[in-house]
Amino acid sequence: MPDALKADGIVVRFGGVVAVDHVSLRVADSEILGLIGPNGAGKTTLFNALTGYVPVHEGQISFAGQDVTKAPAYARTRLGMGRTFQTERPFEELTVLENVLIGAFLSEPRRKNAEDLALKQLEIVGLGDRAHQPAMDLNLARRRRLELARALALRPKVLFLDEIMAGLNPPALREMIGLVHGLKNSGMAIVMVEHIMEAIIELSDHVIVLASGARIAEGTPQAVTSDPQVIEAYLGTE
Ligand SMILES: Nc1ncnc2c1ncn2[C@@H]1O[C@H](COP(=O)(O)OP(=O)(O)OP(=O)(O)O)[C@@H](O)[C@H]1O
Repeated sequence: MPDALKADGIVVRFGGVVAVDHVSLRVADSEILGLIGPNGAGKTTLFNALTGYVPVHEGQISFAGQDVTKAPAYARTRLGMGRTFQTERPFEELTVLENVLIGAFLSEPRRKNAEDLALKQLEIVGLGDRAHQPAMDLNLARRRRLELARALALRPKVLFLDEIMAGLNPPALREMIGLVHGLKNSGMAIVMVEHIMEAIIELSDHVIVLASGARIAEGTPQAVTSDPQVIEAYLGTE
């Protein structure tokens, strides 16, 4: 199966700081790639580089066989790269449905079709019965699911999840893990930045470990979590 997303030799610098240092990765359909690493390792920067939110200084990114290295974020979104953001701040004055409609209109310009698409995504994430509530009434776990529904309304081929499990209590975490698992089974390629190891271990087919911008390990979740270099990278920062 061809890679849905392929990045080679990605370098991102902020002044003198090399935030991402020659990192390469691949993810195919129905596959989850986990990105882990201690604070400041470069995960968010790599994520932003892949999705077009920060420019890359070196390297190449291709999506479904097309070079998108220089494409702006909105163009990547239109091509099928959907992402969540770390913020749990939806448009609070809007309803839950209206929040998802913002994404849905990008793939379905007609209001009726966009609304059907948005409602379908809300059903998928378990917020169907809250469609007409103000988004500000949602608790953290539901805000996370709303964020996921917004990204899904773009009908992504590759879905980028930015710490979507952070701060969830155990039942909400189990639910979110189940949801992401379902998306993978439906054929989506997923790239996931996550600190919650339970989620990484259960969901990832492949894990890349970053430290100081560079890839220090990669492999199955079991292999990387028992790698002494990885253990040291984590313990060394605490
Ligand atoms: N906009 C920026 N300007 C300058 N330096 C930045 C910027 N964004 C990130 N950095 C630096 O780049 C490095 C990587 O940061 P990044 O946020 O990507 O790490 P991270 O692995 O996502 O960390 P965390 O787990 O804490 O979110 C850090 O040294 C950080 O200080």
